[in-house]
Amino acid sequence: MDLKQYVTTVENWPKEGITFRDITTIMDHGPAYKYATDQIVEYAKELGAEIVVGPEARGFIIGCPVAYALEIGFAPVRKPGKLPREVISADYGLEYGKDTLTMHNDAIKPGQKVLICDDLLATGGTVEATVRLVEQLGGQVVGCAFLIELLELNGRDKLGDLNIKTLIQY
Ligand SMILES: O=P(O)(O)OC[C@H]1O[C@H](OP(=O)(O)OP(=O)(O)O)[C@H](O)[C@@H]1O
Ligand SMILES: Nc1ncnc2[nH]cnc12
Repeated sequence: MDLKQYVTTVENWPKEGITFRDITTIMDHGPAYKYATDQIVEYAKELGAEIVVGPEARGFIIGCPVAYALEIGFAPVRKPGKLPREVISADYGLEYGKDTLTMHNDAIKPGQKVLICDDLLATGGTVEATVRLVEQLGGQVVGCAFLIELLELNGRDKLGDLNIKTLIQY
């Protein structure tokens, strides 16, 4: 399936100069959403992932169906003030701003094999902060899966030799 045809491009959103790649038109098309999920499920199986981690909000949309299909858990990474128990935090920068991510401090077991899922790899700031959170808890990031990669932002450069899979490139 040519997934790219289901991505909608929105110019100058959320700020002037940003070309926004909207995945909601993958999600609202059942076969496209299933196809994208199935690709990541196969990748997760090859890596032996034991838990999926996804940053809010779009990482939930990609990661939760993968975890469900594999019958493994999903651990959310959220913006500050959203998780009810004790958290660890990581600061990061992104294409159009700066923020902090948090995770419950017992979300990952030491040595657990983690697959990180998100909709899009841009500068890599979000996933790099997510990797730091997982590793601080003793997890082993076995792979990172995204629907979309924005090649000109060189997000992979922030991720060293981590295993990365992207389904669509711009
Ligand atoms: O590779 P990066 O430069 O870090 O950019 C990618 C991140 O940016 C977007 O999320 P955003 O921070 O806009 O949050 P949202 O999903 O809650 O809107 C996107 O869903 C990724 O998580
Ligand atoms: N250009 C972009 N389109 C969609 N989501 C993004 N997150 C960061 N940059 C983005």
